[in-house]
Amino acid sequence: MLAAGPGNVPAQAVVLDIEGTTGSLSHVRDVLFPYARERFDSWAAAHRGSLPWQRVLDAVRTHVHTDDITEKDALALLHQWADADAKAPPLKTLQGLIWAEGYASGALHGHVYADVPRALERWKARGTARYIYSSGSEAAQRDWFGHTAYGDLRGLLDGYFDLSSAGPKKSVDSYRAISRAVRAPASRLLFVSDVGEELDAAAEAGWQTVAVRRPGDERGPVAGHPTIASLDPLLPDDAPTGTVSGSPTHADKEQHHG
Ligand SMILES: CSCCC(=O)C(=O)COP(=O)(O)O
Ligand SMILES: [Mg+2]
Repeated sequence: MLAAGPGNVPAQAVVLDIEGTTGSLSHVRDVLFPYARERFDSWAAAHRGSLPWQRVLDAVRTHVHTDDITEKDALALLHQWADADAKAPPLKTLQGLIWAEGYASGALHGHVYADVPRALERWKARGTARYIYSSGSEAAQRDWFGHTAYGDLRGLLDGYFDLSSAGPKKSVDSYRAISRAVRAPASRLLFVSDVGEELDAAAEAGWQTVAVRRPGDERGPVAGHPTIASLDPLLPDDAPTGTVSGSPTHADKEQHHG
């Protein structure tokens, strides 16, 4: 069972955040975000007239509730949202498209902590379903887990939720939507995240919650939720800890980044 859930109710499914939870906060903020932002203009120029760029433009217009937006305006908005770390779906779509090229060229990898593959493997072996819920687009999530130092981890995951499929992460309704989508009662779902407001929303929806503070993450404690520094305390009772699945190549040196 998952040992750290409130009341130790066995969870039917675990839903994991990415940034600050399964992967390093600094890798997302200092590597991934700048990689995309530096390429917004050149990517848009190279893909002008393409379907993916048209989809980004349509998403910007929908997001700001007006069709009266030029491509230049749209790019300016995307830059503003990136500067503010706004969890805006059009920004997340564009970032995902740019990152995809970085993963394909080998310039990027998805950072996951060593405890993540072993937890996913254990949960899978014990029949606990495993999902990701991140503000990053579903495509970006797949690319992240498909290109880790532990190999392609997508086979260990049952599904992905993002802002488009579930809604904003601080909204109670988003957790209700995920509960319906995975066909599990809220009380049998465990959400693991580094952001208190996300955990509060999940708890209000009736979920079990666990907060994460990775070593080196200097943000204060998350009030109101049991807090762990790795996923190991959530492993089933019979799971040995200390074994690493696969051989890390370049990610472990970043393991202690916040
Ligand atoms: C590879 S997903 C990139 C994460 C991201 O874009 C983001 O905004 C972080 O959101 P999270 O919900 O994972 O904390
Ligand atoms: Mg996070």
